[in-house]
Amino acid sequence: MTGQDHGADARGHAVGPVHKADAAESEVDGVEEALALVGRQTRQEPAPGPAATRHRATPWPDARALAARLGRAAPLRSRRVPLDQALGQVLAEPLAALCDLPSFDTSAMDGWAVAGPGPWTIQGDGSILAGHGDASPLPDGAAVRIATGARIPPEATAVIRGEHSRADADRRQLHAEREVIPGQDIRPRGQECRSGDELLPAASLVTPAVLGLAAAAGYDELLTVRRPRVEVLVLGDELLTAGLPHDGLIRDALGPMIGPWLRALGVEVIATRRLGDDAEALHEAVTTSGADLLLTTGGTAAGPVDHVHPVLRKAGAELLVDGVAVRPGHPMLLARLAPDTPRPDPHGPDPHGPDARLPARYLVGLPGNPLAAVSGLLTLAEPLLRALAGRPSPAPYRGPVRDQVHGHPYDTRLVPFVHRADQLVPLHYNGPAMLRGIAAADGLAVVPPGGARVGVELEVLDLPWSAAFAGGGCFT
Ligand SMILES: Nc1nc2c(c(=O)[nH]1)N[C@H]1C(S)=C(S)[C@@H](COP(=O)(O)OP(=O)(O)OC[C@H]3O[C@@H](n4cnc5c(N)ncnc54)[C@H](O)[C@@H]3O)O[C@H]1N2
Ligand code: MOO
Repeated sequence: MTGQDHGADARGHAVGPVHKADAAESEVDGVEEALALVGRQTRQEPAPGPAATRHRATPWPDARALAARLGRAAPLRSRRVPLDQALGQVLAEPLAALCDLPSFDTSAMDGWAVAGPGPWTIQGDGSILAGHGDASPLPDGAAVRIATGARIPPEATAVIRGEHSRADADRRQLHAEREVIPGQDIRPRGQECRSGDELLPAASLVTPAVLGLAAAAGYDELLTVRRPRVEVLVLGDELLTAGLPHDGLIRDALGPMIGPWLRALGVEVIATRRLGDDAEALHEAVTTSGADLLLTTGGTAAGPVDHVHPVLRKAGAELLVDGVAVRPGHPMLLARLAPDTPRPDPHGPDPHGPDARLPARYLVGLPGNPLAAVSGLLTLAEPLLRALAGRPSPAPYRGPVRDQVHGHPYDTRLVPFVHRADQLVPLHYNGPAMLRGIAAADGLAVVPPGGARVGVELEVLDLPWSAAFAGGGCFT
C-alpha cells in the first residue's frame, strides 16, 4: 500500500477525517433506527399452530434492509492505491480531472496545420510529431506537416487532412481540395474536460475504462474504499475436502463456493477455515478475528453440535436477526460482536492512527444446507458487505414468471431461475440441500408468501457473475 487511510465518504459527502464520536453516533443512529423497524414487525401477534416458532423470524425484506442499513452506518475506510491495484474497487471521492483534456490544442488528423486562408507556403521538410513539445508560431499564409496527436502550432487556424490537400510539384505551395472551416480537425484544449471538472462521482466502480480515464486525467493513484475483510468459518465434522462421500461423510460444498462468491462481490476474503464442530475453536475465532465480518456456515439450528448460538451468547454478541421468514434459509442469523472484542489487524499495526476506526464487526451465520446458505448470503451478507464496501445497491427489477411457483404459506421463497424470452423460468432441484438449480441459474426469484401464478412479476436477485448484475466486482 502506498498511502494512508482517510475519513473519506464514498457516498458523496465531504472527504475529511472521521471523528470517533461522529462515527459512533451515526452507527448507533443507523443501527437503532433499523432495529426499531424490525421491532415493529416482530411485535405482531404470532400466528397460532406450527407458525408459533416464527415469532422471532424477521420478515425477509426487513432483514435485507437492516443488513444494508448496518453497513451504511459503519464509517467507510479508504486508501490510496496505485492504478494497477484499483480495478474492481469503488472510488472514495469523485474523480476530478487533474488537467485539461486534451491538455493542448491537438491535431485530430495526419495532414497540414495551416494559418489563415490558402493557398499556403509550405514550411520546411519535416513534420510536427506527437510528443514534441516545442511548436513555434505559424505565420499567416503558412502550412506545416503535422501528425495526429501533435500540438497545434500557435496561430494555426485549421488542419487539412493529407488526402484533402495537394502540394505543387516543387512542394512550395499547398492547396486545399475542399472548403476549409476554421478550427477543423483541431481538438481544442479542454474539449473533454477542464482541470477540476468532476469526471465521475464517488462510489463509482473502477472498471478498465475508469482506469484509462484516470490515467488520461493525470492520476497515478486512486482513493478507493477499502474492501471489507471477511473470514469464512466452515463448521461441521462430517465434511470432507477431497474425494467421494463415504461412511456418512460428505464433501464440503460451501468452502469452495463462499470465498469466490464473496470476492465477486468485491470483498477481501482473509481466510476460509474449517473448524469442524469444535465450539472452542469457534469461540476463539469469534473473539480474536480481525475481520470486518465473520461468516459461518452450518451450526445455526438447535442440534447437539450446533454451536453458533451458544458461542455468540458466551462472546457477548448481540443477535440482531435470529431467523428470517424465508425458505430456504430460515435459521440464518446476524449478530453484532461485542464492541470490546480484540481486533488485531491481520496486516499489522493500523498505520492510520488511533482515530481511524475499523468498521463495526458482525457475524452472519449461514445455515448448513447449501441452498439455504446461498439464501443467507444474498439476504444478509450481500447487502451488508455491499454497503461496507461503499457500493450502491443495484436498482431492483422484476420479471414475469413463466410457470406457476408454489409458495410457503407465511414465508418468502427464493427460487433459482433462468431468463428465457423475457420470462423467468423457475428451475427444479431447488431444495435446501441442493445446488443443482442454483449452479445453472441466472438468479433467484423472490416468491411472496402464497406463491405466484403464471405471468406474475417477481422481484429478481441477480448473481454476481450474471450479466445483469449492476454491482460489477467480477474483475478480481
Ligand atoms: N428441529 C429442527 N431441525 C432443523 C430445523 C428446525 O427448524 N428445527 N431447521 C432445518 C433447516 S431449515 C436448516 S437450513 C438446517 C440448518 O442447520 P444448521 O445451520 O445447523 O446446519 P447443519 O446442521 O450443520 O447442517 C445442515 C445440513 O447441511 C449440511 N452441511 C453443512 N455444512 C455443509 C457444507 N459446508 N457443505 C455441504 N453440506 C453441508 C449438513 O451435513 C446437514 O445435512 O437445520 C434443519 N434442522
Ligand atoms: O431453511 Mo432450511 O434452510 O429449509 O433448509
